Amino acid sequence: MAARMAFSRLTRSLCEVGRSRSLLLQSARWVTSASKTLTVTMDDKTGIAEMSLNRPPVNSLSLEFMTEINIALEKLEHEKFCRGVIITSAIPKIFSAGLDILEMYQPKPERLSEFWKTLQDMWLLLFGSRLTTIAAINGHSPAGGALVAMSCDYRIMAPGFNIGLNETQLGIVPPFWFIDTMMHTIGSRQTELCCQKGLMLSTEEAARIGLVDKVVPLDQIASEAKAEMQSWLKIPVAAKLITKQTIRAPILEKLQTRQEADVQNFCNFAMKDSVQKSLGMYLENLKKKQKE
Ligand SMILES: CCCCC/C=C\C/C=C\C=C\CC(=O)SCCNC(=O)CCNC(=O)[C@H](O)C(C)(C)COP(=O)(O)OP(=O)(O)OC[C@H]1O[C@@H](n2cnc3c(N)ncnc32)[C@H](O)[C@@H]1OP(=O)(O)O
Repeated sequence: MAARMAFSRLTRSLCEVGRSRSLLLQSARWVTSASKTLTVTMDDKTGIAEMSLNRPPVNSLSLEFMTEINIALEKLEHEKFCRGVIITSAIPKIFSAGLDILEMYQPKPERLSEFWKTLQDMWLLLFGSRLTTIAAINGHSPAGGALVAMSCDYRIMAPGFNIGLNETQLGIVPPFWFIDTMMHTIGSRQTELCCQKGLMLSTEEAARIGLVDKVVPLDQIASEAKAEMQSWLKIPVAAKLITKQTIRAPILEKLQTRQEADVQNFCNFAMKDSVQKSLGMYLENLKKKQKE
């Protein structure tokens, strides 16, 4: 329901030009929200915002972290001066490790469903955003991290990292809307290859199949993202947005019409003994890997 409301707000957003300006907006570059884990700045002159993820050690997406991201995304969505957002990471070598596996391992049922709803909302907000969205992928980006990147309009990635939907490697099934997002990005054959095998692709491999649009050295990723954004912002806004909505609406609607069922499916699936066992083993391996 919350996500449905969020979506209808998004589709109305083009008309929302009469809102008052945030009181925080006093200088050219301002901080719209800053916490330990998320910094969002906006350049008043260009209308370009930057959202920087900073949840050590690996920007894994917990319930609280995603809630924070969602609040920030909604805020930007409704800020009439904002035209685009660049999503990046403040953590060296990691864009996002995806969902926080600890949220899914031996969970409290109520929190688990809240966690999943919040993830759905994050995707609906990002994939359905009126803003031009660019992922500046400056580190590894597995699973939920790849979802965040794929939900953007454009992806720039630095060499030396991996990206992909690796769920099957964990013994879990990528949710249908993760798969839909990947199909939207790289087509169904490549998605099938990537998802069935749970492939984590190098930056160059990802670029070859269109999962990433541009490869640039790490030290140029921020400037390149801004330059790319400027070129997107030159396109007439209504034409660009209506085109985006035309292409993305059916994909968004598929989840919107099944949100509750998807939460239920996920919770039933995640609570299975076999899934819990796989997640436990996976977590153990992650920790072991650190000691080696
Ligand atoms: C039929 C109905 C079907 C319905 C749908 C059902 C199910 C779908 C369910 C789920 C979908 C899930 C999507 C996901 O996003 S799952 C998460 C997938 N992510 C990963 O597999 C990434 C795992 N991490 C890594 O590969 C590496 O950590 C990484 C490359 C990101 C970084 O490597 P690095 O060497 O720098 O760091 P590490 O030493 O490995 O890790 C440091 C520290 O962080 C912990 N950690 C890593 N990733 C996660 C994570 N995703 N969640 C929680 N914690 C994580 C790691 O354990 C270390 O912890 P500690 O030892 O320091 O305590």
